[in-house]
Amino acid sequence: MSGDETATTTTAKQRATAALAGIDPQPGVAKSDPILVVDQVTRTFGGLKAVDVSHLEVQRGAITALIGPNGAGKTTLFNLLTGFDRPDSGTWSFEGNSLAGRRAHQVARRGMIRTFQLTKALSRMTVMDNMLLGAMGQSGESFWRGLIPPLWERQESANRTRAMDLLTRFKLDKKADEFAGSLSGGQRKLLEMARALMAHPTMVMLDEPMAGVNPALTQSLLGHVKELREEGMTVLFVEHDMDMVHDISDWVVVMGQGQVIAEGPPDSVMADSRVIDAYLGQQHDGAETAATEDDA
Ligand SMILES: Nc1ncnc2c1ncn2[C@@H]1O[C@H](COP(=O)(O)OP(=O)(O)OP(=O)(O)O)[C@@H](O)[C@H]1O
Repeated sequence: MSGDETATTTTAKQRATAALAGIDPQPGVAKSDPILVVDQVTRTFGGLKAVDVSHLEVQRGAITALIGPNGAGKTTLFNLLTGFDRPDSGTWSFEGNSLAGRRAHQVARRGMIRTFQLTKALSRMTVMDNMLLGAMGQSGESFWRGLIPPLWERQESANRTRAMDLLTRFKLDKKADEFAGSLSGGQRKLLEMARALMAHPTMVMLDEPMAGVNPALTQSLLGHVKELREEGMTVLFVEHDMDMVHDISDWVVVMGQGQVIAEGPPDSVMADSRVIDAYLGQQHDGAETAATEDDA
C-alpha cells in the first residue's frame, strides 16, 4: 500500500469513532445508525428484576462493550435479545425487524449470532464438528434440501471448506481433528468466535471473550475482535476485563441492577461517578461480607 493510500483510507474504527463522536453520553441515547434498538425490556426472577432496560441503541459497525458489576443483568439481557430466554415485557428490533418472540435459531438466521462457552457436550466433539455445528440453520440443513443428497453434499463440502479457512485464520487448523476439550482457555475462546462466524453474522455477541485467556493470547484475541469490525460487523460484548474494554470499545454501556445506568465513549464512562459507585458498591458489599464472615 502506498503512503497516499494509507493517508486516505479510513478504517472501520475511525468511522465508528466519528459516527459516535457527537452523541450525548446519556443512558438510552439515540445513535446515528442503530442496528439494534431495545425498548422497555424486563425480566423478573421471583421478586428480582434482573433486567429493566427502558431504551438502548447499539450503533452499526461499532464495537460496544456491555459492562457492570456481577449480577447487573448483562447475561440475562444477552439471553433475551438472542431468543434464549423470554422477557416479561418489551420489544426490540434488529435491522428494523422486530425480534420479540423469535426463537434463538430465528434470531441467528437474521444475522445476530452469539458465542457460546464450550459446554461439556461440545468439549467431547472435535474442533471441526464444533465448527460445522456453527453452520446449522444454513440452507444445507433445511428439510427439503436435506432430502436431495447432491445439494446437501455440496453444502457440507462448502461448510467444511469455510470451517477450515476460519480455523486457519484463528490458528486452530492443526487442531481440527482434536477434541475441543483439549484446547487451552484462549484457544477455546478463539473457537467460540470462529464457530460464530460460520453463520455469516451481521452482528456478533461475545460473552466474556477474555475469561480464562492466557496473556500470550490476549493480543491475538483483541486483534480478531477488531478484525470483525474491519469486516463490517457490529460487535456487542460482555466483559469484566477493563483493559480489554478500554482497548477495543468504541462505546461502553454500563448496567447496574438491571438498568442501563451510563453509556458513552470508554474514557468518559470509566470516569463517570455512577459507574465508579456501582463497582465500588460491589467491592464495598464484598468487604462487608468478608468482615461478617470473619466476625462469625
Ligand atoms: N435463571 C435464573 N433464575 C434465577 N435468577 C437468575 C437467573 N438468571 C439470572 N438470575 C439473577 O438475575 C440477576 C442478573 O444475573 P446476570 O447473570 O444476568 O448478571 P450478570 O451481569 O451477567 O452477572 P455476571 O457478571 O456475574 O455474569 C442476578 O441476581 C442473578 O442471580
